[in-house]
Amino acid sequence: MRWARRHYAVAVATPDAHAAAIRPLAVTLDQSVAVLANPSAGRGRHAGTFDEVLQRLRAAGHAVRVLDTPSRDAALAAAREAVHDGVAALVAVGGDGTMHLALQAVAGTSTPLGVVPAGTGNDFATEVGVPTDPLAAAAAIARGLAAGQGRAFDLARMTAPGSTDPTWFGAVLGAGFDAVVNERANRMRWPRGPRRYDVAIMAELARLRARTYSVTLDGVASEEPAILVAVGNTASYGGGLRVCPDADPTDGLLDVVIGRPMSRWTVTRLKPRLYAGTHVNDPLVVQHRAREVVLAAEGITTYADGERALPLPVSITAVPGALTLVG
Ligand SMILES: Nc1ncnc2c1ncn2[C@@H]1O[C@H](COP(=O)(O)OP(=O)(O)OP(=O)(O)O)[C@@H](O)[C@H]1O
Repeated sequence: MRWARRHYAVAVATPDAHAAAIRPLAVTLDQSVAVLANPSAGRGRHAGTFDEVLQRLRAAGHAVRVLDTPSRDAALAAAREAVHDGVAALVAVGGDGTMHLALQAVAGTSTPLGVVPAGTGNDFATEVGVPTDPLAAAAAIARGLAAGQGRAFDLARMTAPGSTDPTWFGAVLGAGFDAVVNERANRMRWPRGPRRYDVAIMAELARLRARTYSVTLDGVASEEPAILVAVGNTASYGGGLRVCPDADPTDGLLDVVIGRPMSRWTVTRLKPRLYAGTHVNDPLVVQHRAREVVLAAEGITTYADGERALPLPVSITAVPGALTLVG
């Protein structure tokens, strides 16, 4: 997902390494490692190294099984089945969307997730300190499995009212202008590629309007007129936009960043500052932190980890240590 292109390449803050707790892995060599791969992630630019990724993963001595994933639904079903079968780890090879799929299978289980960043954005991988090079990431997963050591991270668990069926996310939930842009871009047939997001941004900027959100933070409700509402377990989305710059996936809390009603000109002025996360210093941007966040507004479909998710209203809870990451 992209709601901004990267032509605003300003000095980018590198995330501080979050102090994740070490979690021992109960894996044995008779368990295989399941690989969930999205060959089209990153516009296929890492497809040529896939065999080498598998080779690096095998270094821990486990059999490596590539899941049959002809479609997104098939990928999710295969990942869930692999976790149910008791694999040593589920390894997601792709971008944030593939990682998001894998999270639905491993969240809240003892099965560790390995992330091999091969997408265009890889925001979650970056935030949890996974090596940016796919081969280095695969080697780190093998080392983690051999050492029997993972790292514990929080995840966000989102539900619709009256439902117990969770959607998990690891990075950021967009529920404002960003989500509206994604909806428009997804409806468009032309242009293709990142240009689609530029056109969608321009179209949505032209009709920019604040909505009234009902925001309930740990039981305390308020009405918030806003153009941007983002809920972060980690800081960034969209390929380095640090929308929730202080979010820490090890603090058991979610960061909520709200952009007050502002002009098109102010949005345009603030957008490049998202790369360094300094937009939160503007008086029109406020930050909160909470364990549970309930959001409601008319006409918004949320995007979680860049993927189309639930329509508002939703309830989101930080679940400490819901993810064991290996590598
Ligand atoms: N096996 C699969 N078959 C079909 N679609 C898949 C499969 N695996 C993942 N996807 C979907 O493909 C889309 C793009 O994947 P992904 O996000 O991993 O790559 P990307 O867009 O290049 O990376 P990023 O999101 O980091 O920019 C996502 O919506 C994801 O759910």
